[in-house]
Amino acid sequence: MSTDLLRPDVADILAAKPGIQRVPSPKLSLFIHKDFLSPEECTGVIARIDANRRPSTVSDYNGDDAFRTSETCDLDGQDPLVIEIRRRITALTDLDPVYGEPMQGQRYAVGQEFKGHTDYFEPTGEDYTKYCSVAGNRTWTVMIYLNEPEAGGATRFKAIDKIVQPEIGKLLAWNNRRPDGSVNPSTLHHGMKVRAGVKYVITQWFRERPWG
Ligand SMILES: O=C(O)CCC(=O)C(=O)O
Ligand SMILES: [Fe+2]
Repeated sequence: MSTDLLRPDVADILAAKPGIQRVPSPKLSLFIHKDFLSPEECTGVIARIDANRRPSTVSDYNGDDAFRTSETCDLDGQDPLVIEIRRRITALTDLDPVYGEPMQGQRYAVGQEFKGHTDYFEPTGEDYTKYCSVAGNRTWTVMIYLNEPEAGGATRFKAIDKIVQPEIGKLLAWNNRRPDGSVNPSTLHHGMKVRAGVKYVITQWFRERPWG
């Protein structure tokens, strides 16, 4: 038996936390926590993203060059602000930090988006071994909106008909797996086009096995 199965269920832990709201759906475990980060913390991360961004990439390229048009920043794991945010995320979820990927920031200018996708790697996809041979697939996604673009930029979960609006410091967390451990296609989500302003988020993914 994997020791993973002996850990308390992250969804139960999240559901019991003050400030957490569960999005009602039998199809996936999705949670929202407003004001998880302060506006000052968000401003600090935005400055780091602006200072160090590169074009975002995708796995299992599907021929659509406009599939993910944003920019990505690999946040510095030694930076005290990044360390503090990671500590708070792992305290909220009780996920072990050793399972965490390096934290990233994403930036979307007007017209940029991340079309409908899932965060797990397709177990049958050509990139699975490349991305998952060491740490395994992604388990939980934690995402935090750092600002509110003037228009657009919501995150749409099509399978459950839910649209989440960006708000400063608002955290989203969802389980990419079903209770039996298989990947959950109902986690399909779309970072919709920013129509005015700029959008910034943090993404923190967790894996089945230790990252490093
Ligand atoms: O920006 C968003 O709303 C979604 C981002 C996302 O899905 C991702 O980075 O995997
Ligand atoms: Fe995603």
